[in-house]
Amino acid sequence: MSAVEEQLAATPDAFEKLGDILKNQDHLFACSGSVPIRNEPEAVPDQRPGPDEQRTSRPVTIRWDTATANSPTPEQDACVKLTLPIAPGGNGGVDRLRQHAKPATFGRGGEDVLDESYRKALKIDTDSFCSTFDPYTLGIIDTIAQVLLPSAIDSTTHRSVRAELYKLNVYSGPSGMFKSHVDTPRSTSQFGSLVVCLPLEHEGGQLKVRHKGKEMTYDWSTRQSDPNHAQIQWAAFYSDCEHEILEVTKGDRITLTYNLYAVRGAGRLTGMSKTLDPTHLPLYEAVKTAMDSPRARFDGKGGSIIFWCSHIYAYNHQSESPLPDTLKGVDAVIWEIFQSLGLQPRIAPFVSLEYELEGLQEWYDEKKIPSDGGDALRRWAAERPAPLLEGSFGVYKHPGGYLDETTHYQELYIGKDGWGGKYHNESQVWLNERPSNEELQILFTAYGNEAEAAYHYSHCGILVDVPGTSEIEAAEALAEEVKNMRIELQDTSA
Ligand SMILES: O=C(O)CCC(=O)C(=O)O
Ligand SMILES: [Fe+2]
Repeated sequence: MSAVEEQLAATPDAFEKLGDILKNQDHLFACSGSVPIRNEPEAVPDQRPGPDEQRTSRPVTIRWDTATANSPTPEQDACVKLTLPIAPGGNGGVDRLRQHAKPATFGRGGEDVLDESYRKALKIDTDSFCSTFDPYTLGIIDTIAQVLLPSAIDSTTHRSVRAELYKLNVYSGPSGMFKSHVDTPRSTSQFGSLVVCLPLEHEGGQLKVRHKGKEMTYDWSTRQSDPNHAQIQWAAFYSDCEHEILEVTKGDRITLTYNLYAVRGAGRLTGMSKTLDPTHLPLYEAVKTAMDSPRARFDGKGGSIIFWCSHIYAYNHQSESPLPDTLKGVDAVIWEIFQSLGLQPRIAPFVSLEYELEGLQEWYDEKKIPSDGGDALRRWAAERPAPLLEGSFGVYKHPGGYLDETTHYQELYIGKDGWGGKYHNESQVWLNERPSNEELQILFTAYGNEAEAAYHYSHCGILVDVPGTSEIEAAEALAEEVKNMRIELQDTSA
């Protein structure tokens, strides 16, 4: 058989094997990459940068504390630094780093143990060192999020990666190593680990990562003579992967390790951000002033305040995560401010019945039924309130069957077997114009001369209820009653 024939004969098997791997999804457990070191400032790209432009890194400087509790060193020596790659001729910094690092322990049976036959390495904790290396600015964290996150935890909400620096490790020749182990997860949102190997000459020390019978080997050994020696290399893998570091036979292998957490990220933080202070948003004062005495707007009768969302959301899409998490721009700002003012905003789709009401009114007029007579629907149509129906997200499809004109509204829109909406025919203040963008909301069969598919569209709005004076008085009376009950209970228990 010729080489080509041999290859062709092997192809069906290779495809089958690939098919199996894809079917079992057991290939997705690790990813890796490298970042070259540059000494000059990065050139400004003349084109617009792509989402993940090729990045290079400045040499990495590590600074660490040398003072210990027992022997405080003189102040001028309290902190030492080492820059990698090492400039030609200088390597004293690595010796000093080793002197100040401590033997690395590992978890066994719920305890931290020191056992050099299992792990021979040195480490520095994060409270004693810092470095100029940042996996975020180099695009490493975004890459990990793109490749490893989709299978992790709740991928509808936890779409970002937070990398928390864990240790600096030094594995030195001739026998530094770490036998096969699985990292201890620090919380339920931890989904993996990131190992970053800094540019320093060494031999051996391959990282092997295993998952369901598959194995990847990351060989980051470098020699000063290698053209690629000056690069940062990294690998990330899922928490359930077993991994080990083979013996470093020569030189020092210095790594930074990170714990990787799946977290809510950009675009999914509305109402959730712990760092945003809504009271310092530029819109805050204006909203607060407007909301200070909204009851006056409704003559004490109560009503609602609606802000129409100004961005387009796929709010009725089945697999999208629900609003308000994904509100953005001014919509997010309004939501945050309403919340911080204690106004308990809601977000919902609103169907407008203006058109139906008009038709209904004409129909009654034709039949010469006076506006204060007839059925409830007639009176409602005649009053022409702001006819908005508030419902819940998700396209509602009426199962079919005859809907006559007069029961139509109750059954289809507010009936419990219908969309389950709620009328908003009390007073309303709209904070902005209703936008033109709409989403399909209700599908039903309308009967005119013949049956036809009919539908209603909706607009998405943020709503705040303003209770009427009587409701407030009732609520206050109830609160008073509850308070008295408590006092009585205390009295009887005393
Ligand atoms: O430094 C490394 O290459 C990884 C070390 C490791 O596996 C660990 O710290 O758990
Ligand atoms: Fe590990």
